[in-house]
Amino acid sequence: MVLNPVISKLSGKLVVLASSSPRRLEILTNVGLRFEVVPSWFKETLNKSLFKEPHQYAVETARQKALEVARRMPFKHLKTPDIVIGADTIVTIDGLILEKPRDKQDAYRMLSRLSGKEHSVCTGVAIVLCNQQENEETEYQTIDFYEETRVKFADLSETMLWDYIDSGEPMDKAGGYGIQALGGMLVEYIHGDFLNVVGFPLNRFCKQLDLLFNPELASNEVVHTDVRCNGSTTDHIENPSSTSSLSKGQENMSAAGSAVPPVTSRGPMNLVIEKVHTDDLKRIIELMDGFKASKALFTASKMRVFDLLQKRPGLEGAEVARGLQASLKGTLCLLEACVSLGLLERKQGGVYENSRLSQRFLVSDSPSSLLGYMAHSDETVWKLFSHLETSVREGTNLQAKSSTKILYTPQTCISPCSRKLRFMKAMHGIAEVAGPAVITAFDLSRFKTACDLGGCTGSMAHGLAKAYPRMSVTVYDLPSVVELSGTFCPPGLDNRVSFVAGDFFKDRLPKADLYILARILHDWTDDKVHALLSKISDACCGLLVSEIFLDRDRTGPSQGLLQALGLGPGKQRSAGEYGALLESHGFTVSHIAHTDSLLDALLCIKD
Ligand SMILES: C[S@@+](CC[C@H](N)C(=O)[O-])C[C@H]1O[C@@H](n2cnc3c(N)ncnc32)[C@H](O)[C@@H]1O
Repeated sequence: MVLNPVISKLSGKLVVLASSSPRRLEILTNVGLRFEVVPSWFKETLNKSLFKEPHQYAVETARQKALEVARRMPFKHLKTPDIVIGADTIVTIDGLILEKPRDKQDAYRMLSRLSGKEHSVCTGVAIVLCNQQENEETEYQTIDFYEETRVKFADLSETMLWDYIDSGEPMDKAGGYGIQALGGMLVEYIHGDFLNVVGFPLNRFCKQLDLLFNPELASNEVVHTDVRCNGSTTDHIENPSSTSSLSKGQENMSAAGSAVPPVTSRGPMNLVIEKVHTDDLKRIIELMDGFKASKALFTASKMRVFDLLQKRPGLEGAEVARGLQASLKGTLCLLEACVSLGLLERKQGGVYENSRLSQRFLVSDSPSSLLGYMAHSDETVWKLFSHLETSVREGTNLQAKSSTKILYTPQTCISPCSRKLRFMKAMHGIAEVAGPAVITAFDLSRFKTACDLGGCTGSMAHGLAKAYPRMSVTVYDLPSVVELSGTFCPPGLDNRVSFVAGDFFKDRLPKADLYILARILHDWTDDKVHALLSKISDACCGLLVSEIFLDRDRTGPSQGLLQALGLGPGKQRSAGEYGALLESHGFTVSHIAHTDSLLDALLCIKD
């Protein structure tokens, strides 16, 4: 029996599901739809940062999956489908898109991020209608939409997490869980379509088919419907942030922000080979050009392009050039590059505005400004990395031979005040952005006193004092750093935060219930870490270590492994390696949190 008359309207048509997901297959089979399954070869590698909203990414991926199958079938399967259905499900939390986990460690990171919180599950769906023209060309019309469901996870203990991961269920599922099976036990409640979380929003799909086959029902409420045709030799893929319709034979605009290179419709083999090549080629060029993108970002930040456009949004290129006192030609090139990188937007009339990204991170007075870190990366890290080959060949650390140092020690801290301040601003920027997730990763309210060792500008300490109103925090750092820390104190300074100057290897450490070591241990060898931990273990009963934790098999995250290339004598470690170091000093690891916010955290307690 078919309840929805539209499903029966599809009988006699060649309907294809461009997905190998057994869950989608089951949902559509259960409602009596007859279809063939042709899994798409489209790789899910669209650049997420190019999409303003996560659902646009899911919709574009669904569209590319369906179009790839629609174009391939006439050549590979020697038949042209009538309808191809593509879908892509993503899980988003705090603006971050989670797809299928790469491995168990990745699944762990995803699930611990979802633990105890509400997240969104969004499925983008594309229905491609293939109309064969008299001239043998096929015209493709795409109707797409998305459905969003909110899901709340229960608090998950470490044991539950690993038991679930070890069940194998998370591996082929967006967000690392399947609500229809064991994963259902992790869910406290959902708001919205359950089947959407499983992988296909059946109800919305049927409504959409209704509108398609009964156009008189269509109203203005129809979600995001656009028409794409490939009548000419190139098929246009639009800028994903735009919702405008496309016309036949429109010029390819992929360079202006499209996430996908153009696909030509020359022939079957060309099509396949070209697709594989373009994906790989794109990735390799992206990596090769990484330094150009960084340098464009550093230069625009240093020249205060984003501050100017924050104060005066909607300037033309010439006005920006005047404001920066720079050449028109150079400014225009820089502005255009920034638009292509998603740092600026070019609005109607060719005027420029900051993007969401630059408003948040690249404007001096934003609370999450990373301008200090940008200057440090440009002036210090960039220079260090020019010696990478020597360091790799000789096995010396990058900082050993260079006069440039990232690591601040009592010896290097005699450097000029301006460099010291630049370093402190860099540390401050990251601590402001990543600190809140670290501070709130665990309930620290039982600790009444804390000491942030190497606490630099006191950013983390002020965050702690704010989050835990009964806690007093001491920031301990080198005298030359403490001397300059006043510059960074927030207005209305909390008298529960105080600064102590000293050398944590040589001097006596203050007693505190909780010690914080944020971005300290990676700078030191195991010997030095042991020396420090033995002093700390006498001074506290709890210790919070915050670092980028490497995966157990050291295959990621690349942010940590790239940082390792530039380290002084220290080394990047996994949570397990930190745990072993800590346990040898009488600490027991109680919780580990992968915050996905630059820094992970580990809380351990003294036995
Ligand atoms: C990488 S920074 C981390 C800053 C801060 N914890 C954060 O996460 O933003 C290292 C800090 O340790 C401090 N430091 C290095 N050696 C030290 C020593 N021997 N005694 C006290 N502080 C030291 C540095 O001055 C610097 O502020």
